[in-house]
Amino acid sequence: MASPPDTSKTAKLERCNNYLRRFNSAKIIISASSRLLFRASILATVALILLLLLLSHYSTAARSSHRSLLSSDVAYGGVAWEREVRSSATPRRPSGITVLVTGAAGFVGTHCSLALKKRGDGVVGLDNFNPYYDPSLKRARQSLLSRHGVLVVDGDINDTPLLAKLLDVVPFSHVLHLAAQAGVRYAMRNPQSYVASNVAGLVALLEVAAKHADPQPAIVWASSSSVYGLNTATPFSELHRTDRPASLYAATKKAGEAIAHTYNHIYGLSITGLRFFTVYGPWGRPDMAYFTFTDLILSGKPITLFRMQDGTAVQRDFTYVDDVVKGCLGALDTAERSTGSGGKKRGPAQLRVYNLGNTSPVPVAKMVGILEGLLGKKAKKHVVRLPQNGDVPYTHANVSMAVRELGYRPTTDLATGLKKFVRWYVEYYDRKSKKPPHRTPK
Ligand SMILES: O=C(O)[C@H]1O[C@H](OP(=O)(O)OP(=O)(O)OC[C@H]2O[C@@H](n3ccc(=O)[nH]c3=O)[C@H](O)[C@@H]2O)[C@H](O)[C@@H](O)[C@@H]1O
Repeated sequence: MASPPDTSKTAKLERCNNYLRRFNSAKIIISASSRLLFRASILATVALILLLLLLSHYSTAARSSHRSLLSSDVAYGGVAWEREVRSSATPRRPSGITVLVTGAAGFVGTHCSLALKKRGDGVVGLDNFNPYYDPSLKRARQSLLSRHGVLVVDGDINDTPLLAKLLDVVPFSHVLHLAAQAGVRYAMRNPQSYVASNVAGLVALLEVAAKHADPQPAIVWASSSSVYGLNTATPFSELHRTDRPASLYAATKKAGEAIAHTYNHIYGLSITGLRFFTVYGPWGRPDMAYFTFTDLILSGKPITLFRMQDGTAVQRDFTYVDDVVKGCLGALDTAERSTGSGGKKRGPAQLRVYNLGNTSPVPVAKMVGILEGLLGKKAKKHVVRLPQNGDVPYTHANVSMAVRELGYRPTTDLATGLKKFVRWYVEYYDRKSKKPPHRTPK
């Protein structure tokens, strides 16, 4: 019988081959996974480098955009500068107040600064002269104020060292805070500018006022009728809800009112918010409809008139600037002192909010009719449906609270106010031989 074949060697060989195969396939897996690992780590490193580059780019951009908002490049300080600031801030009547007016080269800021100075109060202005609309108009307002002894410092409300310096040099009794990014529809094009001025800027100011200033000044600041948003109860009362803003602009003003509450609650700052209703008049804002329409009518160009979908007219409670100024001064005069110092509240402080409107809404088309009469020229009207741009169809102020508590009493109807505006417009642009202002903000 043949002996069975000796398979022990073959078996060993096979075991060895199997082992080698497993070893090789493991090696393949290992080398494949290490290649993968290697590639992944390269990718991760590249991603990290890109991320770092991106972050550094953004932080540089953020720093430079922040810098561009600030006035750090503008020189301030020094004996001569402080003397100028003190002189502008010195009241000329015995019981005069000393007011820091932010946004002093703005429309309402100029009128308020002049009115305060004329009655003998001390006023120092602050303005960043940003290019939202023609800065040469702001410079012209600054010159006007300068002729009346009001210094307007070039600077931004986000520049806290500058704010602190101003409050060190002068123990302001009041701050009239009017610096803001205004305009309802522009908020869709440049939302960040609203956050920078109306939220960050307000916080910067309140921080310095609450923690640095001694004594803490009383704050009066500009909110807006736009906070009523989608509210349908009319006329708009301070007791109505304001939690449905229709534009980012309105939302930042509403945020401002909430922020004011916080600083009043924590630090004892006396704060009064004023809800302005479509303020117009001489030295006005070229981005507003009455101003733009005047410009377009005179140059024979068409104006766009918004109408509601159902054909009803869009209406505004147009309020003449002199009436609003009286409301602002009334708010300053009735403002109680802040109670805190050095960031510590010493007791409850005043917190108020008032409507400053005219109480008689006018259809925008009627406003155009008045302008046509005053300019002696017909408008080329392009009527379109009110776009979804943050506009509200109607505003109407109930001012009974301001009447009662501030002595506010609007007396100027739209025809009278527009007449004064047109007189100023014609004289200003004729005298300066200037081109009419740009039609839309940059
Ligand atoms: O009351 C307020 O709180 C606000 O008033 C104005 O906002 P607005 O009432 O929209 O003023 P304009 O931009 O002058 O518009 C006036 C009216 O004209 C209408 N309009 C505007 C522009 C246009 O091309 N066509 C047009 O029909 C608007 O819909 C609005 O009803 C100011 O621009 C805001 O800064 C301010 O806060």
